Amino acid sequence: MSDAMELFREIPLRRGDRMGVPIVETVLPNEQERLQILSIHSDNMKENSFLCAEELRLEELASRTKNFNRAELEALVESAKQFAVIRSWQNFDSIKVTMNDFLEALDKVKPAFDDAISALELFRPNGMLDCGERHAHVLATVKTFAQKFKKSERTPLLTCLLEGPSGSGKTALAATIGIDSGFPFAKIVSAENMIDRSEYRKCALITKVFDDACKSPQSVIILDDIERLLGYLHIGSFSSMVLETIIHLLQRTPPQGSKLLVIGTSSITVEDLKLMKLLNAFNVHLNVPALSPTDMRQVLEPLDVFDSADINNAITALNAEIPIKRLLVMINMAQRGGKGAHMSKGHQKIQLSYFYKCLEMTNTFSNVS
Ligand SMILES: Nc1ncnc2c1ncn2[C@@H]1O[C@H](COP(=O)(O)OP(=O)(O)OP(=O)(O)O)[C@@H](O)[C@H]1O
Repeated sequence: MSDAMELFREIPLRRGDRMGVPIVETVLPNEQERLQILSIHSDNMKENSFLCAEELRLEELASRTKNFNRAELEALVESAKQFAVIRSWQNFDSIKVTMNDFLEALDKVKPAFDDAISALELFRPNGMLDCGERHAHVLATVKTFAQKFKKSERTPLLTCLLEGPSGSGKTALAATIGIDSGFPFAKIVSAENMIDRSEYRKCALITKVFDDACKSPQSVIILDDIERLLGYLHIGSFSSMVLETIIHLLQRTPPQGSKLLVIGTSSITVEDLKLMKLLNAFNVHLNVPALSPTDMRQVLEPLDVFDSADINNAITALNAEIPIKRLLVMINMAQRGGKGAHMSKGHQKIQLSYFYKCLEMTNTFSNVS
């Protein structure tokens, strides 16, 4: 007789911690490895006569479990067993796990890695527009570092600071690098998670993220808006306890078998970052600039929100340098007003006169126009 209680053993998923992003502790197996793991489990089930062997399509399951780690594959198997038990509740003698039980389990068990990626996706809600050569250079440089770092056997820690004016797109770039890195542990440390926390508590929370990351072979941590983590108002007015903690963590070598990529973002000036000894705490720093007129064109042309005859005037009317965030806000505002109430891409264009009005209202009008 099948032991129903044995089948019903639960394997809890390791789900989110205080920072709201899940912890993933192992390297993600590839499709072949997933097939092997699932085969081992199905063999065990066959031995115990729990499996409806003819029906199970292991290759299909291996291909549909991208981003599942080993523990999550086990959780999937356990969940399929639970579905089989529930289905057979009137006759526990003949419990058989079928492909259908696995398909139901796939709806229930989700890989934590997907949650981690979704958490990063929230920081680039509009996707990534081409912001010109200088942004592309920053992205390509850090991505190359990350890929080399991933392969290197000698470097356990790489830290990179993206500095530049507020709204220039630093967090969106950092999130993109985190997503594309493919590191199974990815987490953003941001001030939003720390509102009303004491200095001591902030330090403990930040340290915990680094400690958790060290349990994974490959991790990426984004320290977002460092000035907000520090409560920075100006040089001389910030939490030195949080600063010391961050500097210490940026220099703490992860344990053997663990690799950590840290990407910081900050709008503090390079001079102040130097004075705070924060600039040198990172291995590299790159500037994420506001958009130049050439960059603005790069953004505006594909968006197709202006008549081509108006684009030059629109760019001339903008300040010589404008962060991507501000440009997007201006476009959004102008799209909602003017003669035609709402417009969608490719249909009605922004009225230049209304665009000027928006710039005036928000003090974004170029001094030279
Ligand atoms: N390449 C891009 N394509 C589309 N939208 C972008 C791009 N870069 C940034 N944005 C958007 O601009 C806004 C500001 O970006 P982000 O938060 O990354 O800037 P930031 O430099 O980190 O700002 P802050 O210094 O204020 O934290 C966000 O809404 C973001 O989605």
